Amino acid sequence: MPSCVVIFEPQPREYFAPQSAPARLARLRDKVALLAAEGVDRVLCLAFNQRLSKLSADEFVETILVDGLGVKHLEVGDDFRFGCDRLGDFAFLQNAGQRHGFTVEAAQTVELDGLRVSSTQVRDALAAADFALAERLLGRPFRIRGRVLHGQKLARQLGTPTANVQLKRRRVPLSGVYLVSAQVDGKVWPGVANIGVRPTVAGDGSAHLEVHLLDFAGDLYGRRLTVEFHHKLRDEQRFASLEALKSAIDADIAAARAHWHAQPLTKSLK
Ligand SMILES: Cc1cc2nc3c(=O)[nH]c(=O)nc-3n(C[C@H](O)[C@H](O)[C@H](O)COP(=O)(O)O)c2cc1C
Ligand SMILES: Nc1ncnc2c1ncn2[C@@H]1O[C@H](COP(=O)(O)OP(=O)(O)O)[C@@H](O)[C@H]1O
Repeated sequence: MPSCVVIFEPQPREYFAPQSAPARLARLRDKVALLAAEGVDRVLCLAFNQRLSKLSADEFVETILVDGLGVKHLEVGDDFRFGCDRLGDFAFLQNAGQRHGFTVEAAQTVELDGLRVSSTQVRDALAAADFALAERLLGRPFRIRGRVLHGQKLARQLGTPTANVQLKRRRVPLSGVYLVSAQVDGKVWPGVANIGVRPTVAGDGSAHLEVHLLDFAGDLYGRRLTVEFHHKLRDEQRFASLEALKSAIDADIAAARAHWHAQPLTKSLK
């Protein structure tokens, strides 16, 4: 029997309360690739819209699980709530399973050192710049992938070209200046990155990821960059002038050079 993971896009919290919804840890395409690598046969991505949000728990089970998927066995968190006004719960699903002929089982909680592994834990680890813990919780290093877009062409004046990685309008779980490594076209480069709203140059308030690769020269526009975070250098700051920003970036690059000189990049990205 093929396995199928059912996900929502956007996530219900993003639909109901976009301002307070938590930051995403992965893009949809990364999520699908990670599930495929775990041996999942199919992913059903349901568009979470007004119509879906109005389905009753019964309608959800009948139209999506029974008629749509022909579910035989359902694995779900025991605290999962679904259907209009969150009226469907684990007991409801067990009951529906008896009526429609499928079995229901609670997914086991995965723990690490007594800690429940969850997206919230990963976000907390990232916010605390504990990348080793984030990696243990995720089972892989935390990475952000995206295409290199054209920016405001300011960085060249600042003396530091920075590849502007497309985040679309994603909310990101990190903010500040970091030591990073970045993979492009199968090669890994040590670098330094700023992720945030760039208060000094007053952008539109949306998050940007700007990566400067040490010892790289060339054109990256349109290429896909995979950025891996290693260590936080400082918080993002609002500087009084572009000169002050330039000195801070120069100091960040010096710190990054010292770090990568002491600890050369050996581990290549998968
Ligand atoms: C290492 C590094 C640190 C940065 N730190 C800050 C910062 O603290 N505050 C800020 O407003 N912008 C910071 N920036 C972002 C710059 O404002 C941004 O790279 C610059 O605006 C260039 O934009 P552009 O590529 O769109 O031309 C930093 C950039 C880098 C590469
Ligand atoms: N060492 C480097 N690190 C990052 N980008 C570089 C580097 N060397 C050249 N580039 C190129 O410079 C571009 C960034 O220059 P920048 O002046 O910041 O322009 P933009 O405002 O369009 O981002 C990158 O997208 C890439 O094509």
